[in-house]
Amino acid sequence: MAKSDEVFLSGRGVTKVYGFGDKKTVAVNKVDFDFHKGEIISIVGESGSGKTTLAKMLLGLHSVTSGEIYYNGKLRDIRSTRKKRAYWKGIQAIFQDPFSSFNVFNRIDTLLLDCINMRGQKDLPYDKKVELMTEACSFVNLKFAELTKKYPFELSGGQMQRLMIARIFLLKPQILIADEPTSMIDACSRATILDMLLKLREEINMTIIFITHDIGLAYYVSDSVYIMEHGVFVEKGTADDVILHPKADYTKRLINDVPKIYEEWDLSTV
Ligand SMILES: Nc1ncnc2c1ncn2[C@@H]1O[C@H](COP(=O)(O)OP(=O)(O)OP(=O)(O)O)[C@@H](O)[C@H]1O
Repeated sequence: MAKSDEVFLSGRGVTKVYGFGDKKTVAVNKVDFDFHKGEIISIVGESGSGKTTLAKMLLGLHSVTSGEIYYNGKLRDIRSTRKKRAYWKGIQAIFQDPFSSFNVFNRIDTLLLDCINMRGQKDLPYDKKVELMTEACSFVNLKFAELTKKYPFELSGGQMQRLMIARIFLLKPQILIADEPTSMIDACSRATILDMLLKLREEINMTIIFITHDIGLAYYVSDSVYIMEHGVFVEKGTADDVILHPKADYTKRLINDVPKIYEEWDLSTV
């Protein structure tokens, strides 16, 4: 399965302003986007360009100052807690630091059981729940039986991020926002995590929105790329168009800043 023509999440004039007067920051400035079902989109930009702010608005964790977000063909409405909960059944996230997203005093099995309950399967017999948790863990090459009584702090960063993917496997959201999910782990675990996310997209035809400063990574994983600078999209298109034939100066600079292994590095300018 892959990208379809069906637009699943879109935005028109989406803007976020923090603060007032002298302290005002326009973090995201009138952006338009169309994300399709099953598509992998990367939002690429340097630190402070507004990527995380946009991700938080998409997740409904930050309010939108102006503009509209459409979900599944309708204007998104998350004004009540009930509506917000229903929205979160369809959209989930994994973040840079997997340890920051969870109560570290909850055991691993509690963390996974919560996902089964959120899926509306609270009344399943416990052995059936164990079967589901075991399947989710083996999807990410973890052994549920060895993890079940452990706490998050007893896991490595890479294992914890894999567990986050097991969570997504259980929740089966239609959209996943992955905000720099591999930036805190080593290169080898990074490739494994990326491949698991790609496998998950195949499995459940999920839309994945990747937030990253790494344009090389964006090229590796994405169907579409949106380049963000100072809160606006300076360029967007297919990964091939944007990265092989960049038009905006900012995109060209991001590409040129990627160190090439066969070139001598000029450290005098660093
Ligand atoms: N809660 C906040 N209150 C005020 N300003 C904020 C807040 N969060 C972000 N900003 C500002 O909004 C701008 C965009 O920040 P944002 O975190 O969205 O960028 P980013 O591209 O995700 O950066 P990074 O890659 O470093 O996470 C920055 O100028 C930042 O200082």
